[in-house]
Amino acid sequence: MLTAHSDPKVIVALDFDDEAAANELIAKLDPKACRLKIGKEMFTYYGPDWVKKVVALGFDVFLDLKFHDIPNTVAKAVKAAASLGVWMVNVHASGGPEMMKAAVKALNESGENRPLLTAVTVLTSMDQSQLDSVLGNREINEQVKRLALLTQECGLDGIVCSAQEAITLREIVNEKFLLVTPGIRPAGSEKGDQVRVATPASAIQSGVDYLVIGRPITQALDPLSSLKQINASIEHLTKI
Ligand SMILES: O=C(O)c1cc(=O)[nH]c(=O)n1[C@@H]1O[C@H](COP(=O)(O)O)[C@@H](O)[C@H]1O
Repeated sequence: MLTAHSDPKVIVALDFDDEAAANELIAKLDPKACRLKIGKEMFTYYGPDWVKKVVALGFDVFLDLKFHDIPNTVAKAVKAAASLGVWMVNVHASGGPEMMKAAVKALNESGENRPLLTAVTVLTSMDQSQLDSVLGNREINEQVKRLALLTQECGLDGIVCSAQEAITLREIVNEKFLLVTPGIRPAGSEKGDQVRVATPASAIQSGVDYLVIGRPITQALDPLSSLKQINASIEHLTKI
């Protein structure tokens, strides 16, 4: 039996180039045990109709297209995303306050089943030297804090950040402001291109709301068992 409760913390990142492989995994999963994330790769291959099919199976779907464009374009894009019935959509916080406010306004006008809106702060694949090459001398924690506060001021529901920043962020954002963290690696698993990583348990202990986990589950020999182990490792730490 899967560890299952009404507010699953794990969001499984479906990063596949093959619809059949993704569907095979989804068929093994239970909406009570995990949420699902559909990102740029699968959306580009399989499109909105496939997203709607996954939503129709009863899963909360995070449509991770990380919009980053002028306010008018992003407002229309999040409205389009909301029409698919997804649970969460995201933008890049570095698109700025006008872009984020336009996205919030568009979603507020999109009706009752408004998806949650989060903003990516600093990608979990970036280390200090990569950030320096983009922004010059700005410390990662400072940049994440700055974008977190900006995102909150603009009225979004939360941010995407690394769990390594969560303790500091929890001290400065509202209690209900969501912290969604990719870069989650159970002990012993490959980091791949992720740099700012944390284990599922340490992320939850740091005050994270949702864990985005792709390869440690999708590339495991037994994905279901991997998800089960992760859920078991955090079950005692979460409010059910
Ligand atoms: O917005 C995201 O979901 C995201 C933001 C970020 O900073 N880092 C990050 O890895 N992601 C996504 O989270 C997933 C992580 O996958 P794994 O590294 O395989 O666990 C990928 O689908 C990324 O696109």
